Amino acid sequence: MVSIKPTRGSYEESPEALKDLFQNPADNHGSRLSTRESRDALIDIHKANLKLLAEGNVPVKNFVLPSRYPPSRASIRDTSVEKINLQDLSVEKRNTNAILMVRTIIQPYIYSATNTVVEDKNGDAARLTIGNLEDSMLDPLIPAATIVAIKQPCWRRQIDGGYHIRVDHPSDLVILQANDEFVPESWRSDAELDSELEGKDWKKEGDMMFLKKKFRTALQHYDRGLRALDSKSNSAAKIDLYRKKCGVNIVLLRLDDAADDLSQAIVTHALSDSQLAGSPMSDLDTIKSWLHNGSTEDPLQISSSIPRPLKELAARIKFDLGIYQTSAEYNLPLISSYVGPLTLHVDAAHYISDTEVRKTENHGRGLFAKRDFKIGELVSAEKAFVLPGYFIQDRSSDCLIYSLGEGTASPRPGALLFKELVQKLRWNPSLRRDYFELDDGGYWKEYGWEVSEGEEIPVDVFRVEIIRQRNCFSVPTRSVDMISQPPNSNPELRNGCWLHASYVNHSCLPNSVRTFIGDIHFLRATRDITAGEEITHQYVSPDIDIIDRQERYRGTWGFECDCGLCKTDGRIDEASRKERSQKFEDLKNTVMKLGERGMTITSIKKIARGLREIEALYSPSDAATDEGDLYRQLPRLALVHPSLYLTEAWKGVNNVDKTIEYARKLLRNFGILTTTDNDRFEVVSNSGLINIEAVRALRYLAEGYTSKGESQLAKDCIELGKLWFLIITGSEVGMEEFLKF
Ligand SMILES: C[S@@+](CC[C@H](N)C(=O)[O-])C[C@H]1O[C@@H](n2cnc3c(N)ncnc32)[C@H](O)[C@@H]1O
Repeated sequence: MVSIKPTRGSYEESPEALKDLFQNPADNHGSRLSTRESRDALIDIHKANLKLLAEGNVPVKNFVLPSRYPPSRASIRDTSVEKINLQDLSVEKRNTNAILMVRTIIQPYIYSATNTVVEDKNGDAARLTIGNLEDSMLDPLIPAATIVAIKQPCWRRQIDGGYHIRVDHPSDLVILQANDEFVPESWRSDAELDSELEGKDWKKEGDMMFLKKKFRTALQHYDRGLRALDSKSNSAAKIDLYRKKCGVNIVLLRLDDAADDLSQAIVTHALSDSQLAGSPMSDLDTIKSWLHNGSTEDPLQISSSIPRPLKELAARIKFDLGIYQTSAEYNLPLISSYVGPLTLHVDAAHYISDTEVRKTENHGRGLFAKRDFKIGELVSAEKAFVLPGYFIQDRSSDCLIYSLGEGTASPRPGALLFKELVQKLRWNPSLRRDYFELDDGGYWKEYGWEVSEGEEIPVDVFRVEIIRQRNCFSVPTRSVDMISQPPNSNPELRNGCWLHASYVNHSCLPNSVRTFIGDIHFLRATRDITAGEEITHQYVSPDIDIIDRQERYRGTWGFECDCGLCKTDGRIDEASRKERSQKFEDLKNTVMKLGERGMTITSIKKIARGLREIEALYSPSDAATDEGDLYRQLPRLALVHPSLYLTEAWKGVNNVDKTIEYARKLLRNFGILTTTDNDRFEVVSNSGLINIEAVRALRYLAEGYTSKGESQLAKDCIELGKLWFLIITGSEVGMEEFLKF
């Protein structure tokens, strides 16, 4: 064994350097190691790193996923698995049929990953790195003297030339109790069973740990308390311990376990009550399926037959697992007033019953309307599967997630969502199927995996991350807050996961808009939708040029859009498209230059001339098909900014007629064609591009029509503005204020 000097900070390896390491196979790939760091050296290095951590001398957290490999699906108790020791491990070659049993010999280092030093039963030592756990120094998952089994172990290289064992899939690590018969005899201990403590003492110990936020330790103590209660113990003590365990499990996002604990508490209660004993309420499976059934209905009247604390826990678990309603009624002002940067989670039910997931012709699966929806109507409402609730101003939670195999890196919103997704999926097998059904870009198929009926779906962290990248949304605390953001302020948005909404495909000409109030996702129709029609929304607003646009869709989601706008843009020859972009850029520069000097009528007219030049480029006819104006009913994206600018410029110099003309042009450039025939302001064609600028245009129009004494037209604009405001912000909150002039 060689001894190497402790490397400062070697536990926080740079992802860039790791990438090089992972991309080039080791020279000694597949071989055993003849020399390794000594036990003393490993402990010294570990202590040096613990010291750095205590001093706060560490970089931003980096969660690193190496190249893809699947989690082991073997059970450590399978007779076919081979128990191996450290001397048997190979370099970067996983023995999928092997498990390594080791014991931690020091307190862990927990930051980007959990690091510790372990020994095997021969006394050989190694560094163990475990990624993707919800671990904390306050309440570590694997304190000193924990015995763990590691599935498919191998040596991985470190940047400083050493080797460690690295676990990426949490299910490849199994924490064992010291009295488990699977544990080598020399490590076994029955300390807990010999304990003199009684149930009530363990409860007290557990309560103490809970107060110190050592939740996992609290759970262990409550468990011990339950084991210490003998059959003669009164049911109140048992119910109390199950209730406490349930509460802690909810805090730890372990909802399946929480439901099991609560079921035990309810059954114990029923069995102790002569009127309930023998009723369905004393059946564990009945209670469990009631807690998991996603409905508020309670035909067995369970809620009204149990003590209040159990009833409250039942409501909490049901909400957290998801409740479904068939009504589209939500108290939006109330929900909106409750939500804030630190209160994202709303107790509301999902409304998804009027939409369904089906196969599309060529966009994989999609979401379809099961009934007609009028413009503005709620199409679906859904609570987040996961939305991390962190305080955006608090930079101490800064972190990144790197997928080295894919070459991607995502900042804090994505990194925190990934971590919480792994935690939720790991602890709740009942929730895995719905998440892993989501689009993973064919990754699952690549390995040819199939989960047989009844088999638990493994939590593959690479798959969790691919699904996150392809399906999750960037969200503000409330969509309405975005309208008051200064331009180009670019505030940090959270990243969240909504399962049903993940089936909505993109269109640049969508028929719905998504909004958020806290952790509720609302989808509203931006035009009338008929039963059977596919629901679409915009993943991001489309770039002006089709080449940029398609590149973005391809890069992030792996598709090319074939909506009406993309098809039309695709028919324009390259030279004309380039001219359009060039003229747009020229006009932008002119606006910037003129803006610096202050706006005059002459400069406004100059910009209006530039706009007309771009307009001319938007009226090509297609000689091949003998079609007239190709963009007749389509948005003209290169004209949006110039027409918005000119609307506001004319308004700034109090030219009412021009303000009205350009506000209508702005709507037209969004693909919204309007008429004032018959003295009514009406939309005659709507491509679905409803946004805050379109509402602003309506406000300018209302103001202009009012000053011209055309009150009916003004009234029509305000009514339409109210509807569009609701669509794009999700509620009426702030509407009056926004439309006031
Ligand atoms: C959030 S998922 C939408 C549901 C997905 N179609 C499915 O089958 O699960 C995003 C993926 O859907 C596909 N997709 C979405 N919009 C599309 C479009 N306009 N054209 C083609 N594929 C699209 C892409 O594969 C994309 O990565």
